[in-house]
Amino acid sequence: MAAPSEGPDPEIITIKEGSEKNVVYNLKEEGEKPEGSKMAPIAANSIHRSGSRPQLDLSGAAIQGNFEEKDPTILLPNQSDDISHLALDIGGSLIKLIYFSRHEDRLIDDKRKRSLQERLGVSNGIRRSFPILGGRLHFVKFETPKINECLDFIASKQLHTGGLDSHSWRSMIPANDNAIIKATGGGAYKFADLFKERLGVSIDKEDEMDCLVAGANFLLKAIRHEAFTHLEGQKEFVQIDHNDLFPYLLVNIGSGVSMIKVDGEGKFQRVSGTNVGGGTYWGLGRLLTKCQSFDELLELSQRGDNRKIDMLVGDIYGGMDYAKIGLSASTIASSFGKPVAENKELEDYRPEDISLSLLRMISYNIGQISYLNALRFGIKRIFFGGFFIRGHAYTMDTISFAVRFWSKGQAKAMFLRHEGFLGALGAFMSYEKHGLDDLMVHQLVERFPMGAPYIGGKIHGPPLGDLNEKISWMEKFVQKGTEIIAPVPMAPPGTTGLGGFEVPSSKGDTLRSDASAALNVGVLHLVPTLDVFPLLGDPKMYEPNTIDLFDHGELEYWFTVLSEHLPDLVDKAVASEGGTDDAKRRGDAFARAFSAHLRRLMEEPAAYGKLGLANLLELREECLREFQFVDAYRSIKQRENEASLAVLPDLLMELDSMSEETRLLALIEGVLAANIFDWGSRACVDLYHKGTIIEIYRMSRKKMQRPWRANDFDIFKERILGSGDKNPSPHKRALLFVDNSGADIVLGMLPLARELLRRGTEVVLVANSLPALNDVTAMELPDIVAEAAKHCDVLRKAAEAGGLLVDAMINVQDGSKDDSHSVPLMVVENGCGSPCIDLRQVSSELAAAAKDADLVILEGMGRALHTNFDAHFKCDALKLAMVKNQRLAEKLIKGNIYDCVCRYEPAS
Ligand SMILES: CC(C)(COP(=O)(O)O)[C@@H](O)C(=O)NCCC(=O)O
Ligand SMILES: [Mn+2]
Repeated sequence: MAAPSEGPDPEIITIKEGSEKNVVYNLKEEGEKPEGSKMAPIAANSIHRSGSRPQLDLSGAAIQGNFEEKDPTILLPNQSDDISHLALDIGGSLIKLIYFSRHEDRLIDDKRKRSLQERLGVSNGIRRSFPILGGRLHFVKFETPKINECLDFIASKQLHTGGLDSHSWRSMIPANDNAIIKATGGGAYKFADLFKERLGVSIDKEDEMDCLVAGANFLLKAIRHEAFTHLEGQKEFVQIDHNDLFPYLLVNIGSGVSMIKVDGEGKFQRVSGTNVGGGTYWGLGRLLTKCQSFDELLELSQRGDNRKIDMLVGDIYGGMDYAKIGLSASTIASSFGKPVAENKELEDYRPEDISLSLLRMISYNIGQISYLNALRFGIKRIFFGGFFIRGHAYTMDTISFAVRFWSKGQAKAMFLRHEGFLGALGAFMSYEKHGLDDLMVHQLVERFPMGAPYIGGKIHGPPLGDLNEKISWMEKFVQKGTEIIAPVPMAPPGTTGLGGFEVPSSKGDTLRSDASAALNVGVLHLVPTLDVFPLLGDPKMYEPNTIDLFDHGELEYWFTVLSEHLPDLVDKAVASEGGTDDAKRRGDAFARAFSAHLRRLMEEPAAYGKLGLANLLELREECLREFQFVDAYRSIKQRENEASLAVLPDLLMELDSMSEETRLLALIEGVLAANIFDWGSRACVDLYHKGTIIEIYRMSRKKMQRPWRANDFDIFKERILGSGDKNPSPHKRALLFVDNSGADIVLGMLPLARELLRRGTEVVLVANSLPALNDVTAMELPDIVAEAAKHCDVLRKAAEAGGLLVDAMINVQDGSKDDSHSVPLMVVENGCGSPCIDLRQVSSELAAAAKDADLVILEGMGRALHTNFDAHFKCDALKLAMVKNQRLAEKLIKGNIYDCVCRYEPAS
């Protein structure tokens, strides 16, 4: 294998255009390696998707020690290259650093997965546990004059030697004395010796332009909400079609400006530029205003009035428009033109006005030249990036205005959320072995951790290591608000318990890491085991969220709901961890972190990309996990499972005494009634104080008369039972997206599954991979099914056929074991840890199970209402939920709380 320092040779073609020489770089892709070559049997068909994937030499890979143990060591005897985990873009004012850390995924060898591997032909369980494939990309910024902070950061995290994961596969690889890290930007030259001296590493310099383009291509391909327009303060994310991305114009506004026509991967041409750029703004601005920093200058512009400096059309035409040629009185006729006619000195003008005038002059000029170049090459899309923009709303608006103005609305200026990291990303991708460019949009998940001080990419204080440091930082964060710049005290803080946090208010900017940055970048999780759900009608048109939180009223409402739920959630979370002091402290930190997120999003709903309710609900679960609350509702789930299993035999008997038709209706009513057990709904939790689980279930069951608000039951019934003489054939396979534990799964969904099985339909129960509220997980389901199977022969045989009861000791009560054939009952994980589901990113085992499915049943408010209410499928789909929120009931079905939805949509 090539040493990391040797990038692919650029094939340079020089073309002539006028008198100018332009260089076209055509970076050839590396030759593909033969599929599965040199692979250990254990990973043969799961890890090696294509030759340009991250390559470890896995030949001879073996689990050392006990396969069942928690963190088994994986030996890679033939792995020889070092794989660097770090790349830098060292610019004049900022250092942008990207580093990779691997997922702490465990090798979980559960019975369910093993039997699924055989049945569905997936090997998810084993695939997940391998290194490098699962990992995270972190984005961090430092100020270049404080380069020592950057070096300390790298040293403390050992990024130059491969990271600190103690149980990592890397610990098996000997440290490399000649470590090389990739870097781009002028600082890669300027600071090369410093890196060698301080860290003992050599810098492999990558061409800046190559890196910019590679970074931009990757982002536009891989991040869903990367590009956005910004007009009159309104940010709108733009969905980029990967097949229709090229050509585009990339305008990089650094000190100077480069305009690059990008025609494909590694295919680009610098077509123009201008020397009037970010350096001009900062340099001139500094001389004229005496500002001490770029950000200060930008800040000033926000309070400026450029009419005091600029000569406007109205100034020339006595306050009138020059209508004949379409110029309004407020159009700038001449930037900085006003002093020409005024007998004033520099001191007579306000620095704020000067800064704004300068900003407009430069932004308009760049916007205009960019548009003219786009016109020259017939390009419709222009993406702007570079340090000049920095997510600064006014700058983006000004550039957008110019592009719109000059193109008469024909061209659109677009901006990139990760604009500051294009170069660093490109440098990172130039490590041949990372193969990032091979990842698809559905395999990347962006998360916004809070217990770390580098939200938005900017470091405040030292890097945080363990959980204790995260908590300390959260404690300090709330005390000091925006002022977090000092090192974090590592001594145990004074506050413990639940008392300290406040319900967040809608004002404040405590999460603003960068005074001028309106956008945050999260940590990018690379999860190659995720797939698009194959039964989605049109994945390109699919939008999981039903409620768009860009509507401020909606955002405010859900913000309040989630804030009010917080104290109760913290109570449950702390209790689930034994109520220890440590748990209390973590609970407190979790509440602070989540509240801070909510505040940030209230202030800037687009800060983390396009925001829907599902994202907020997922953020809450992520935040809990970040503070190591593994399963806050564990004991509640157990208690409710037991209570429900105790009444299951009676329910099954009752159902079996009914006619087919009555039974089907009773089953659907049962699912809807049992969906009331939802610990995420305020109204439902209040109900639980009024009776036992079974009492509430019965009450809910009694009220469950039709008509429901959305009621397609009759069409569904016809499809299942037929009408007249018609006897429809059963569905081949049904995917049941199950929701809550307890009555919901035991008395609602399992009896429905049993009915389908009895009719000859294979059933796949699709459950969460990770806990979320009281939702049942795929890990918990086999035991629940085993318990239920004790009371039901149909479930027992199907579970055995589905490999769920392989080793279970079943004591069958309603019949002796016989050998008659049964369709299987299976369990798959959905790949999520949230009450909602985004079907663009599901587990590969679910995607495999979906291949033969012709019926999808989505259950619950999260999966069928908040998300997927409007989703269309290639197969028949049934959406069942009780609406446990008054506002949602009004909005979605013009009904009331506790109304039910039974939506049936035959295959489209
Ligand atoms: C979190 C939930 C989506 C879970 O509902 P489920 O999917 O379990 O039916 C739901 O409880 C919810 O939207 N709760 C917040 C609204 C409220 O408390 O009224
Ligand atoms: Mn739920």
